[in-house]
Amino acid sequence: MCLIRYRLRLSKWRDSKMHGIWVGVCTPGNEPHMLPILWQNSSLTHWQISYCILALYTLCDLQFSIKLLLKSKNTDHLKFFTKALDVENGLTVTRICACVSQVTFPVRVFKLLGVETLMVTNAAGSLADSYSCGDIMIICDHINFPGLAGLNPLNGPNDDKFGPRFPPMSGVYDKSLRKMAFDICKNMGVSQYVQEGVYCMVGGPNFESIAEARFLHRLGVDAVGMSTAPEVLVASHCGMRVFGLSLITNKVVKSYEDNESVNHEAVLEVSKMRSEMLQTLVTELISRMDINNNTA
Ligand SMILES: O=P(O)(O)O[C@@H]1C[C@H](O)[C@@H](CO)O1
Ligand code: HPA
Repeated sequence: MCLIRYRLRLSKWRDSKMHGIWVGVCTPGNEPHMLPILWQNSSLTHWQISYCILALYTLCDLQFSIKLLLKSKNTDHLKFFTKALDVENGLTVTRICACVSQVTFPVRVFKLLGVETLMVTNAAGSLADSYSCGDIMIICDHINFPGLAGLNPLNGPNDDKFGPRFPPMSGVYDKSLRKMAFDICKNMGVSQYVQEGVYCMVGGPNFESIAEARFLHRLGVDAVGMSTAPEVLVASHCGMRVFGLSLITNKVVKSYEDNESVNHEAVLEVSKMRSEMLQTLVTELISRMDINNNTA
């Protein structure tokens, strides 16, 4: 049954002129896996990648095991990718053992395959008072907290083939893609749910304490999560164009009077609730991009 769903989904993405997809998959035990599904239309030279990070795996409505997938789709590209990942980390990238060089490794593989645009999605908690649960925040900038503290995927010898030793981090989130996303949301009639703001990555896996939440709020953070910045950093370092969005799955508790507390189940629930909307937005965004020139 999973297999059928998977095939249906693939044809849906293919119709939308998408030529590569990288999804986060949760096995029934809820063990997260990052899994690439790739295919290429021979008439096109560029790959497009969507990268759905753990909590937003429902973007693609996929819940099946890696084994099942590998059996079902045996293209050369898929083999190449799984092999590449095997070497690096045995196919799985889990929150528990994730280190920044592991989670960003696939971004470099994408680059070597000719991928020019990276789209990242994540689930995040809001600090901005005007945001609501279920909002979509188009990311205009980020604060990479682990990076500021030295946990940076670019640590170690620099390979100049990918990018410079000291890369700039201004203007990383592509303006034209951001504008396009806003236009699409307007056409979809969902502008009221769309925000633009600053994402902050923290190390996790715990959610923030109230004091930490207040601290981040004062720094100008609109939404906080546990991913995205390292992948974006590596993509930007090697000259890829980046688009990112956060689904606001919860409001971060900032008051000692507040008895609410966040939990992962609630995060997944909101992700599910918004999966259709996100699918439409991402699909439309990809189909509007000029794939051959990779321009918006
Ligand atoms: O992987 P992302 O950043 O999308 O997911 C967030 C961070 C944690 O993995 C999880 C917490 O509920 O959601
Ligand atoms: N904090 C950190 N990461 C998150 C949150 C949060 O509130 N919600 C979803 N991912």
